[in-house]
Amino acid sequence: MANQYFENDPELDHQRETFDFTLLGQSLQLTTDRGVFSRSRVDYGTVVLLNSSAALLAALAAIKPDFTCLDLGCGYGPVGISVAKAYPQAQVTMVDVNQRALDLAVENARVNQVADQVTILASQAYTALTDQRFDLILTNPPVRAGKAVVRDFLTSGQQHLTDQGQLLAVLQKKQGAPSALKLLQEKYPLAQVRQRDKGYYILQAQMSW
Ligand SMILES: C[S@@+](CC[C@H](N)C(=O)[O-])C[C@H]1O[C@@H](n2cnc3c(N)ncnc32)[C@H](O)[C@@H]1O
Repeated sequence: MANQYFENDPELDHQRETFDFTLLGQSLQLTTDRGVFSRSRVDYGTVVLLNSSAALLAALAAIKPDFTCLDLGCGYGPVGISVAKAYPQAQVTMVDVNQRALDLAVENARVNQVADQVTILASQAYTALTDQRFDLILTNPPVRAGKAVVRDFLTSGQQHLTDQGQLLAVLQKKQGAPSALKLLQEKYPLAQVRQRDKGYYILQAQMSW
């Protein structure tokens, strides 16, 4: 069976590609490889997630320039690196289970000159983050890793948000966005669909206003 993008396989051949992509108004140079998610271009869901987060990020930076952001399941880094580049005072943590993706994220952070602003860690969902809390958690969750992993990504955010922190997740309708919304509504006092775009839902959850 073909390797999944969330599996570690150091034996997998390399096929590196480098492309330019603009996210959050920042022109980025991104290198990808075989064995990582969406290696030919930045995933459309990721683009929708970042576009939908733009106003929230700007509002957050206006009141707290040194806000903290978690890129959960960072892959080669388009989310965390664009947030760090757009907001030079923000502190961004990026986690993933795929070591090849993490290595690319380190390289991409360096090439895009945000290495000092980002912390990149191997972590199964939130496990390496113990008691850390974030003003914003952004995630394009690994649907192919199964419902239990997606559920953990969405629900365990509760323990990792600051008082007014928010979690934003992108999911397609056909990948269970409506049931993910119900789950968020059970677990968080506030949860809603922030945006819909071509079958992609941006789900937003927070513990308090
Ligand atoms: C849909 S991809 C998104 C990647 C990247 N954020 C992007 O937008 O291109 C989901 C990522 O979650 C990672 N992942 C899978 N299971 C995980 C887990 N249990 N904990 C942390 N990351 C995981 C995968 O390796 C993959 O990089």
